[in-house]
Amino acid sequence: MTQLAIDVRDLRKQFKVQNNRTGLGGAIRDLFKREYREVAAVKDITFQIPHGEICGYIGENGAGKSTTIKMLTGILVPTSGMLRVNGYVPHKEREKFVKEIGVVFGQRSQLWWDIGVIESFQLLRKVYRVPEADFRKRLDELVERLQLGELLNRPVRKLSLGQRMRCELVASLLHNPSILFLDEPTIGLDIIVKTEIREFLKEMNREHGTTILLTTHDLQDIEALCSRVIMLDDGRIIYDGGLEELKTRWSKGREIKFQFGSAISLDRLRDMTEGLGVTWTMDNDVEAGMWLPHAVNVSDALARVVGSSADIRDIKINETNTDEIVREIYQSGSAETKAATAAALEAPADTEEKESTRP
Ligand SMILES: Nc1ncnc2c1ncn2[C@@H]1O[C@H](COP(=O)(O)OP(=O)(O)OP(=O)(O)O)[C@@H](O)[C@H]1O
Repeated sequence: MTQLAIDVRDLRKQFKVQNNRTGLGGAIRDLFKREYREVAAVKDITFQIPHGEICGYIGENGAGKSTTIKMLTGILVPTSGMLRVNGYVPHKEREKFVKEIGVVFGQRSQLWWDIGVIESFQLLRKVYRVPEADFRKRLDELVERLQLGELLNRPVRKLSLGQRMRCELVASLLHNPSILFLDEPTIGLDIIVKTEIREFLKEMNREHGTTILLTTHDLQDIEALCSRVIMLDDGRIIYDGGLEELKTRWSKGREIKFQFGSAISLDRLRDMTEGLGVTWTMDNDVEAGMWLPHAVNVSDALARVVGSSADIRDIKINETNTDEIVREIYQSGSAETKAATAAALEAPADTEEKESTRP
């Protein structure tokens, strides 16, 4: 086994796209002389993924995620740079290479629409040249694990999306690949199927050491599965590191929501916490929010309010959530720049509570 599951250096992909001239005259001129321009979808990216890791690959629409996955799986040829997956150059050594990877594109099927699921699996067995005994053993395990028994004889077109996605996963794993590429595997699924798929992937990783590279717009997938996340923006990597580290660096604080038994004034709340460096906002005369930068200890702040004579009915602590953090990073276009200025600014970010009126 090679040292790295995925090794990418200065990888670039440019597409040649046609410039369409406007109007009828333009369309006629386009017929005779076409004009093209180059669009860079992936711009000299570098990252390495060791065996056994589950890595999230995220970015807004058009950031270049699918283009990267297509290069990593040998579907697209890179414009420049170096690329090795399990030691292979994907687009050059396709036949040997595809036996070691599994791929699921959430928006596309690798199963044949009109034939029974089991027949699709049999065809894939032949494509990957899996010995019949190995195939049977593997299939039995996967079918039992994902409870596909009664679906096997149905044509794919008659399956629900959730049922089809479970079949897609089995199809991608029949040949026992060591690396799995998943492009939006939970798109359009309900929370029950999403959870089932996440649990299954975690198990595959734990028990078989399967390396997983996953693109998704659902950050719950990342939270549930990935210790590492690579964030892409306009073809460039803007963050590569731990999910926890990303949250700590970017979450600028917490908010504590208080509900009081009787009306309380903003001035009184400010007096209670004087000198602590917290900010108060009133939602109405019995509900208030206290914003705490990271530097302020939660228990110190709570003690001030609890120790006062105020009649507290309820307390709720809100952390900045990952969706908000990631959205802010996308908007700023860089995890680095913002991280450097975040501590200095200590400006509160939105939290899970949308009704908050924090400044
Ligand atoms: N075959 C192609 N020809 C020309 N441009 C392309 C082609 N494929 C992708 N692009 C462009 O490359 C950029 C990156 O596209 P890509 O599909 O990799 O993004 P993505 O991050 O996967 O987005 P999404 O989340 O919407 O799937 C986009 O601007 C897209 O229009």
